[in-house]
Amino acid sequence: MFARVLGETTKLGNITLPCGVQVNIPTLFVHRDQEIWGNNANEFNPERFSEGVASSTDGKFGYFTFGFGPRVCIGQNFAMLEAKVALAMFLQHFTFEISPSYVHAPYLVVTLQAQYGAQVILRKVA
Ligand code: HEM
Repeated sequence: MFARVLGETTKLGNITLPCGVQVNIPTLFVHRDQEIWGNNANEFNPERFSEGVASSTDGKFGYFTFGFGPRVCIGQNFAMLEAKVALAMFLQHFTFEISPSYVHAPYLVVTLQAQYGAQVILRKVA
């Protein structure tokens, strides 16, 4: 959820919002919006990004995990690089599969989390 306080009276679609109003942008809902992502918006489907974000949203603006505009995350490139290096190192040494005990129960506490944890079975690559 992003929060912004309007510095001036602002027109948002058909609505005119006065200066000083706080606008909250619910990332979770935008990232699950079927008008942007299609009927399978709620499915975990990393393949949707295989041709880049723009083609998965039909060019609509609907993906901002690191924010956007002048206050976009300054650690974005670092975080992406770090995640890729960590994942590559991990996959060099382990295979993994989701445990049968895993219960899919995402819930939101600042970030989206697995309510009962994400149990994974690791196997060392020989
Ligand atoms: C997966 C990792 C990360 C995610 C998802 C993330 C997400 C975000 C988001 C959404 C914002 C914008 C908040 C807003 O507009 O209200 C933000 C801002 C920021 N992030 Fe990150 N971030 C990540 C990693 C990092 C790292 C590694 C650093 C520093 C090394 C960092 C430093 C910052 C800073 C300083 C801001 C404030 C920028 C400003 O207000 O001008 N972030 N981040």
